[in-house]
Amino acid sequence: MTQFFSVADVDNLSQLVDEALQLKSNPFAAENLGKRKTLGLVFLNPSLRTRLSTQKAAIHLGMDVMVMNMDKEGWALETKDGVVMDGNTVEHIREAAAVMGQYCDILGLRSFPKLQDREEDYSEGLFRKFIDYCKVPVISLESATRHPLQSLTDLITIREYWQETIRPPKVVLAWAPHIKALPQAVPNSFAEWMCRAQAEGMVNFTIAHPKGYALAEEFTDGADLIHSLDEAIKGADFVYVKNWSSYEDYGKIHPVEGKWMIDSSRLALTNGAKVMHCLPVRRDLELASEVLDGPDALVIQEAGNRVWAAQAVLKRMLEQLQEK
Ligand SMILES: NCCC[C@H](NC(=O)CCC(=O)O)C(=O)O
Ligand SMILES: NC(=O)OP(=O)(O)O
Repeated sequence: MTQFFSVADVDNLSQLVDEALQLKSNPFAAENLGKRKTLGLVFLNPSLRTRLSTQKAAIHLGMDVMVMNMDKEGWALETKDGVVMDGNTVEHIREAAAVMGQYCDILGLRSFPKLQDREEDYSEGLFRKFIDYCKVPVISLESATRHPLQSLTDLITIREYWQETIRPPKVVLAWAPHIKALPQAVPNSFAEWMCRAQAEGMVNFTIAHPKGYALAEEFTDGADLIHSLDEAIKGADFVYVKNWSSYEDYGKIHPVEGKWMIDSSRLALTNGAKVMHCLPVRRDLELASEVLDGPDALVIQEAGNRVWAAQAVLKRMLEQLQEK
C-alpha cells in the first residue's frame, strides 16, 4: 500500500479488518517493523483522535513520529500553482511537501474543505499535490471529501460488536442537526466503505437525511436512501450519527422539518441498536446525552479502535517499504 486515501486503496477489505483486530489482541506483534522509520503527521486543522491514535499506532510498530501543526506553526502555505507569491503566503506546497518527504518515510496529512467551491474541494487538489511532491507513501488523516482511517475504524467496530453469523447487521447513517456547516468527508467516507462492505455481504446499509442533504452519488451506490429518520432506523443494529452540510447547495445549511436528533425514545424503534459517532460530538444538539451516557453508545470504544485502524494501515505501508 503506497497511499491510503479512499476505500479503493484497499484490495481486501475483510482481511484488513481482521488484521486490525489481530493487532488489537497483540499490539506489539510487529514492534520492530517500523524501527528506524519516521512517520510525519501534518495538520492543517485541529484533531484529537487522529493525532493521538496514529501516534500510538506508530509507537506500537517501533516508529519515530514527528507532528507538524502546519496551520499554527508552519509558514503560510500557498497551494495554487501559477500565482505570484506577493501576498500573505510564504511557502509553496511544492517545496513544503518535498522537504517533509526528505525527513519522513511515511507522511499523513489532514486538510478540511473550505466549503466554498464544490469543484475545488471535490478535486482534492491539495491532497493530490501533497502526494505528488512529497514522494513517500501518504495516509489521509481526513481530506476534503473523505476520512478513511475513521471509516476503517467504523467497519472494525461493527465487526467487533456484531457476533451474529446468520445475517449481516442493518447499519444506518443518520443525519443529525448542527449549528455550523460541516464537511461531507466523514459521511461520504462512511457511505463509501459501507457500500463496499454491503457489496461484500458484510452489512445492509441505509442512509437517512432530510431533503436537500443528499450526498454525492459516487459515495452511495447501493445504499437505501430514506428521508424519514423513524422509518430508516426501524430494525437497525447500528446507527451512525453525523451532521453534514448540503452537497447540492454546496456548504450551506437549511432549516429542516421535524426532529432529527436521536434520543432514547427514538432508539427504542431500533433492534437494540448500538450508536456510533466519529467525535467530536455536540451533546444534546447532535445526539442526546442520555444516549451518549447510556449502554448503547459505542463512541468511546470506536475512538479506541482508531489505533488499530491506523496500525493496520501503517503496517501495510511499512511492509511495502521493506520489499523495496
Ligand atoms: N474529524 C472528525 C470530524 C471533523 C469535523 N467536525 C467539526 O469540524 C466539528 C466542529 C464543531 O462542532 O464546531 C467534521 O465534521 O468533518
Ligand atoms: N474523529 C476524528 O477524526 O477526530 P479528530 O478530529 O479529533 O481527529
